[in-house]
Amino acid sequence: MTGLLSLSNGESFKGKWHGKTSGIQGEIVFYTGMTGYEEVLTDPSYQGQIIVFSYPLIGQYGIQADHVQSGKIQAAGVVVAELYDGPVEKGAMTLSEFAENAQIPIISGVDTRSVIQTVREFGTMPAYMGPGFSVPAFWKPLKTDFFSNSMPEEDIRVIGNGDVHIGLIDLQYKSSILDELLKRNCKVSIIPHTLPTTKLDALQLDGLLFSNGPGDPAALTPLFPTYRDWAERYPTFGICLGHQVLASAFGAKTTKLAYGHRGANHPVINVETKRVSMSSQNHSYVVEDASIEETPLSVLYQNVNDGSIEGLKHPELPVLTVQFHPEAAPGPAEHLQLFDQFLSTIQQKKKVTIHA
Ligand SMILES: NC(=O)CC[C@H](N)C(=O)O
Repeated sequence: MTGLLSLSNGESFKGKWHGKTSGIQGEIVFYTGMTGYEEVLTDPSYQGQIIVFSYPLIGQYGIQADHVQSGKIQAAGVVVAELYDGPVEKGAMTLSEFAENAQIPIISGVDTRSVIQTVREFGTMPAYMGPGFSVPAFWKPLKTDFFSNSMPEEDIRVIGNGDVHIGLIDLQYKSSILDELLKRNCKVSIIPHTLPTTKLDALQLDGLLFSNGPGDPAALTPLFPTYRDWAERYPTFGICLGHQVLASAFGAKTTKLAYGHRGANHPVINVETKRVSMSSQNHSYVVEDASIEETPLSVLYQNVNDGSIEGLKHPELPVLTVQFHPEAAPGPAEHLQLFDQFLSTIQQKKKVTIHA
C-alpha cells in the first residue's frame, strides 16, 4: 500500500506503508548511524518523534531482546529507504513484526536523502505519515509533556545487590545505563524523578545518576532547585537530558538546535586533555554557552563539529555531566570509562568519610 510522508513546510514524499495504524503525527528527526536501529527505536528519548534513518538499508539484523533499551518502540514512526524483511537470526524478530506488534508505522522506499536535506535546511518540524495519498487538513500541536504519566513517587525499584548504591534518577532511562552500573557491582535504586528529598535521603545512596529522557529540559523547571540541592550533596553524574537539567539546576539556560545531533560518530573534545573521542548522540537541546558564566560549572567537553557544549563539571564538587551517551558504544567504547570515573569518585568519597 502506498504511504505518504508529509512535512509541515508543505513537502511530501511517497513510499510504501507498513502497519495497520492510521496516520500519525510527530516531530521529524534524522539519525545518521549505520547501525543501532534497535537501540534508537526503543530509546525513550525519541518519544513523539518520526525517525528518518540515513543509512539506506534498515532491519537487516532483526530485533534482539538484549539490544533493546526499553520494552517497546518509543518513536512515533519510522522512515527508511529500504526495509529489510528477510530471515533474521534465531531468536530475533523482524523489524516489521516488532513495529507491527507495537502499532508503530514504517514507511519504506522513501527518498530519505531528500527528506534529510530538507530537515537540515529548515530544521526539525511537525510531520505526518499515513497510508494513501491524503495530507491532514490541519496540524495537531506536537506533544510536549512527556512526564505526566511517570511512576508514582513511592514506586522505587531496587536492582542488583552490589557494594555501591546508586540512585538512577528516572527521566525515562535507557537500559544500557542501568546495565553499565550493574556491570560495575552497583546496587541501583530507580528513583521516580519527583521523589521528595526526605525519601531520597532515607535511601542512603552513595551517588546519583540523572538519566536521559524525552522532550525539552525546561519541562522540569519546577524541580531544578531540588536537583541542585541533591547534586550539591551527592556525587552526581548526568547523561543527556540529565546533563541538561543539572546544568539548568545550577543556573544555565538551554536552547534547541535546528536539527539536533543523532548519530554514532560525533567527535567531542575534552578541553582539558585536548583528546578527541567519538560519541553516540541523540539530542535536540543544548546548554547555551554564554549561560555557563551564570553557574559555578565549567565546560569539560565540546562538540568538534559545531562547538556546542558536550560536558560540564563542578570545580569543587563531584558533579560531572555529559550531553553525549557514554553507555552507547556502537564501535568506539572509550566513553564507557566515564562510569568508572563516576564510581571511583564515590569510592574516594567513601574512603574520606570512613577515615574522617
Ligand atoms: N537523549 C536525551 O536524553 C535527549 C535529551 C533531550 N530530550 C533532547 O532532545 O535534547
